[in-house]
Amino acid sequence: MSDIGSSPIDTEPITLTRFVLEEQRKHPKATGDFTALVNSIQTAVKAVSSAVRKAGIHRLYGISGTANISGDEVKKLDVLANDLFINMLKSSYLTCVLASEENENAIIVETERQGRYMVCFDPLDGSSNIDCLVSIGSIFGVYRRHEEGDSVEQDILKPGRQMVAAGYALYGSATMIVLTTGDGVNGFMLDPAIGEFILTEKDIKIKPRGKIYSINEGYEASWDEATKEYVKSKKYPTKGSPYGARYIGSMVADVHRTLVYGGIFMYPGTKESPNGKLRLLYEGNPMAFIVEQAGGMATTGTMPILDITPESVHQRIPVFLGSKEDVQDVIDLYAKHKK
Ligand SMILES: O=P(O)(O)OC[C@H]1O[C@](O)(COP(=O)(O)O)[C@@H](O)[C@@H]1O
Ligand SMILES: [Mg+2]
Ligand SMILES: [Mg+2]
Repeated sequence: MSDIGSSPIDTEPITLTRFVLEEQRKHPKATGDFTALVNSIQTAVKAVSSAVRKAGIHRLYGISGTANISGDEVKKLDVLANDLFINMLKSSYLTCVLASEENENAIIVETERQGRYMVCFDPLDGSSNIDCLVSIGSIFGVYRRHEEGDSVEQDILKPGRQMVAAGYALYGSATMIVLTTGDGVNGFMLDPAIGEFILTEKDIKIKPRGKIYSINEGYEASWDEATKEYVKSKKYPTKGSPYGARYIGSMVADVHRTLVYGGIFMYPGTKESPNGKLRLLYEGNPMAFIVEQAGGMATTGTMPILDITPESVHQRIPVFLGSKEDVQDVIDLYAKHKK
């Protein structure tokens, strides 16, 4: 006998747009601008997702490098993702300053298209994983421009604590947007059949302690003493069993796993690069906001990432983030080694 009609189909899926709209309606002064801004980010993510899915398939037909088989120019995926983000954000008429990993200077939106939001983004994160078909992502942090600094460009150099929203898109076995607007963290999975992001992970909370550490161990020889001691304590614990090790090399994928399974993700400073590799504005800050909102912690080892006042658009910072107790262990070791 057919079951049609009796299955518990959710006839009222909560789309990302509806979710943000309903959140915004709680604020009496909301104008609808923020909802529209999230919509333009969603569109950029959908377009990048579609390009990412095609990128692997294109290799089947020998389309690679800068020209395809017809001789047409093919944009590199990170360049394409950057163009898509810039285009969608500018044409929303809601942004005034943009900072992208791919642009040397902050981008000032033309006066006639300016709005009051500022967005920092990494259009394609984990780009070294593109060619081997491993998960990659996009990261974004949103600020509202209140006062005017010395220059519009300088206004984007705000501590992460002032962000009004942050999120990432993960192009994994499915495409998912994880978003915070400062009131918890929620995950929305893209249903390709209808082209909508649907709320699937409500109020994501990170475990207080995990069982996984994540770091590029190839650089161990140049780590500082605190990081060396921390990783050693997880591999060779004096009691209990060792932590598992996982490292994908795409920050979005490594952070997403940390959010879902718990544990710690680390990119410390090294002797050669005392501030590590990751960028404050569009990698460290948005991820720190999300992790804190999920009940975790994000530190440089000596201070919360969100409290840093940025000095430049592409500033780097050491990153330790994840389960509260795991991150606290790192902070304690930094304090011990400083003495
Ligand atoms: O290869 P490494 O040194 O471990 O670096 C990995 C890190 O570099 C990054 O790929 C940098 O991001 P981009 O791909 O946006 O440059 C992070 O996603 C990742 O955490
Ligand atoms: Mg990146
Ligand atoms: Mg990038």
